[in-house]
Formats: sequence, C-alpha cells, structure tokens
Amino acid sequence: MTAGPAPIAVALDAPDLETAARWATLVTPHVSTVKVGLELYLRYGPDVVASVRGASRVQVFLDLKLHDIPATVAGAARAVARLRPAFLTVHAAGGGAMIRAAVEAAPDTKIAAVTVLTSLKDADLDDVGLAGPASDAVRRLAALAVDAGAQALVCSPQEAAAVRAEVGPDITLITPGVRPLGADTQDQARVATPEQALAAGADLLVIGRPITGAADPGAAAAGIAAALRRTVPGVLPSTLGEG
Ligand SMILES: O=C(O)c1cc(=O)[nH]c(=O)n1[C@@H]1O[C@H](COP(=O)(O)O)[C@@H](O)[C@H]1O
Repeated sequence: MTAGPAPIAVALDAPDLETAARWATLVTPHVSTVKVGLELYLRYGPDVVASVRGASRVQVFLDLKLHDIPATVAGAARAVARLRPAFLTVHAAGGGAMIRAAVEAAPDTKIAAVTVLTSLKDADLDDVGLAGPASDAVRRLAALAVDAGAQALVCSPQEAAAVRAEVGPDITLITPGVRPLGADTQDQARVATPEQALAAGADLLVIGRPITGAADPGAAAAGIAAALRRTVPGVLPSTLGEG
C-alpha cells in the first residue's frame, strides 16, 4: 500500500454531533472515509453530513441500511442523493427490485448492499429465516445484489475472499467486523484483523470502537493505517467511490 489515507471508514457512532465532528477531524488525516450511521442521522438529519465532512476531502459513507418496498427505498435514496455520499447502504435481503430502485435513484452514489450482518453467527441464521451457514447466505445475497446493480457489498472479512471470487474485481468490498489483534469483539460475531481483511480482498475496512473508543482516536487510526502499510505492502484499494 502506498502512502496517503488508508482504506478505512471510521464509524462515527457518537451520541452527539460535537463528538462525531471531533472524531472526524482527528481521523481524517489518516483514513479515506468516515461513516455516518443511524444514531447520528436520526438525531441530526442531513446536516450531519456536512458537519463531519468539514473542510476535508474525506469520503462520507451514509449507512442508513434502507430496507422497504422499492418505491419507498427509491424515495429515500433520492432524498439523500443530494448529500452526495460516496456510499449508501441498503439491506440486500430487501430483494433485487428494491436494490435496483436505490441504484437508479442515486446515480452518483455507490449503493452498498449489506449481506448478512457481522453481528450474526451461523447459529442465528435459522432464527431470521436465512439458510446458512453465513458464508453461503452472504454469497447468495452478494450475487443477487450485484445482479440488481449494486456497486458495493458489505460482508464480514471472513467471507471477503469468497465474495470476491463470486462477484469479480469491479465491486467495492466493504468489511465491518474488523478488530485489531486482542481487541474486544463486543457485539461483532464474524471478525478478523485489519491485515486479514485487506489480504482477503476487502477494499474498505469499517472500524468504529477500536478507533473511537481509544484515548486518542487520531493515534489509533494512524496506528492501524501504519500496520496495514507494513503488513500488506502493494495492496491498494481498487474501487473506492468518489466523495
Ligand atoms: O453496514 C455496516 O456498516 C455494518 C454492517 C454489518 O454487517 N456490521 C456492522 O458492524 N456494520 C457497521 O459497522 C460499524 C462497526 O463498528 P465497530 O463494531 O464499532 O467497529 C457499525 O457502525 C455498524 O453499524
């Protein structure tokens, strides 16, 4: 990997805007992307995107995990498209027509289809009506989403290599469930280290609490970025979106 921001999306899952903006300022010298999720967006609305983007050129990943009938998802995607996020998440389980509706409604944003949440383990899949194991369900949903036009996929690093083999090189693979060696997994079930995720073919690693929960989030982000450079030389993110 060359110098420059690392292919990391820092999940700004903060209870208030001041904290999120502070984290964003601290990490943006080191990472390519910041992620705004439901906690911030539902509290502060669309203005939050400009607040965390600040004066930087960091990509904003809008993680709203839309999951509804196609017309409703199209309307929601259209409503946020003007914010020009690099990525917008939808749940792949909403089906092909729903994913296609989002893709058509937000032409300047990569629609990222969430396959199987990284908090679920194989034993949980029965309960939510998915035929497991997780690796099979992820591959099925990944293929469905790409057929429907999704330009990005969200899966755990444990499935990244299999998904890459399934969908080819042009799809942006995004992996949450990333934990540096020895870090607490918290509510994540299917995890791997940042180095393993990148080596498995991920283009963008979503990392939240291991960075934002550190005493110095900027130093934590810089440390993970440096470790990636050391251990995965020559690996460049292939298809990061425009922000
Ligand atoms: O869509 C996501 O970003 C996502 C999908 C998924 O399967 N698992 C998952 O953890 N995420 C998000 O990734 C982030 C992970 O945060 P940490 O567990 O703190 O690193 C959170 O903001 C989640 O909402």
